[in-house]
Amino acid sequence: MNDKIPVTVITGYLGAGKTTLLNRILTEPHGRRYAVIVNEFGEIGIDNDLVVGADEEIFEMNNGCICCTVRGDLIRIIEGLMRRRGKFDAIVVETTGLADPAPVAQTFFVDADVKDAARLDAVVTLADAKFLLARLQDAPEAKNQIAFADVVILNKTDLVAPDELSEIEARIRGINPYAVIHRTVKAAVPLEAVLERNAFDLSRIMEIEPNFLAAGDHAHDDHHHDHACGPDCGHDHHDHDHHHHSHAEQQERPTLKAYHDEDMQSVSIRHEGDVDPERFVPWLEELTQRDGPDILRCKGIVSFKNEPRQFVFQGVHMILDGDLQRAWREDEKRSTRLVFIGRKLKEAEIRKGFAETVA
Ligand SMILES: Nc1nc2c(ncn2[C@@H]2O[C@H](COP(=O)(O)OP(=O)(O)OP(=O)(O)O)[C@@H](O)[C@H]2O)c(=O)[nH]1
Repeated sequence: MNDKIPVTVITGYLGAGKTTLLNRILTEPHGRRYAVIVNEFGEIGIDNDLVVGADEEIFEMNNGCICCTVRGDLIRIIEGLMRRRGKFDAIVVETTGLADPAPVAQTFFVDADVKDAARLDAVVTLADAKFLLARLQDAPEAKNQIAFADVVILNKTDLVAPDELSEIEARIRGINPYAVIHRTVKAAVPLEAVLERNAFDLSRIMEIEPNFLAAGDHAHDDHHHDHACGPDCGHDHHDHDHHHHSHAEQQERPTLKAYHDEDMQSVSIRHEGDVDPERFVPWLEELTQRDGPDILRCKGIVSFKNEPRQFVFQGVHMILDGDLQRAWREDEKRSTRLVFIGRKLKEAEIRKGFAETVA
């Protein structure tokens, strides 16, 4: 698994700052070599001229945002890159601002050759602090991009007032309680916050449980609906300054409400204990087959009965990918955590279905 090339997908609505972030990646000294794939919307590759860094390889897909076409191109491009393995350490894909991130993400699960060679490391979504709220109203792509994110870069914070920022963050949380949010000007984030995040690494998947730090250690099954999650939930727990800062902010504005997004929901399940793989896997497969069109993303870490290793999965719509990874450590509590993000999620049904897989 670890010899697979990590792929970072950068997404975000038009003008949010994707190219600005990409240029940082290409110019800051990090000792890593990135192959960059730019998915340009439109006929002429304007972005290509803006991207600096002569040593990097830039490919463009000029056929816009039609899902399957993009995916085919992406597969061919990645396969082409794999023939030059050894020349780069990681891949960054910048999608068009109008793209649905699903087909791009799906590429890393669907195509056998791509899957063998590369792994989706994280989806990083740039959000324009000034225009995000308006785009969430009128552009479904913008909402999907937020829902898909492992990391949200809330950029252009210089253009809005601080209390407005808290509201925007709360709106992002209403759509996706799990993403790590960074506030930036000119996409200035430490690059380790976006690159090689290993968003599905087991030590990091704790981040997908938004109330983990807030609520302390749960002694029993914890069923909460994440709309209840406040704007301070699920902040980057690795980034302590930011976290504390946000808490301070929260205290100053105790009336700030969490947003309930009418259109997008999330369901998270935590179970302290094992599940039965013979029941769990068919349940998950059936659920994603049946409700896949509404499930944008799911991920989880699962404790299988009598299995020393952790089962880790992630999925995009109907496509699922999971395997047994490292062994549970002796000092670590075996627990199962699942997250589903999507539209029209049947929460009660999901919880009931899961409960039936408990060993
Ligand atoms: N005020 C302000 N402007 C910014 C910031 N970050 C980027 N910009 C500017 O916003 C514009 C768009 O930034 P890009 O990085 O090109 O955005 P993009 O997401 O790649 O845009 P598309 O390729 O059109 O989707 C540029 O003129 C940037 O210089 C910021 O934090 N504050």
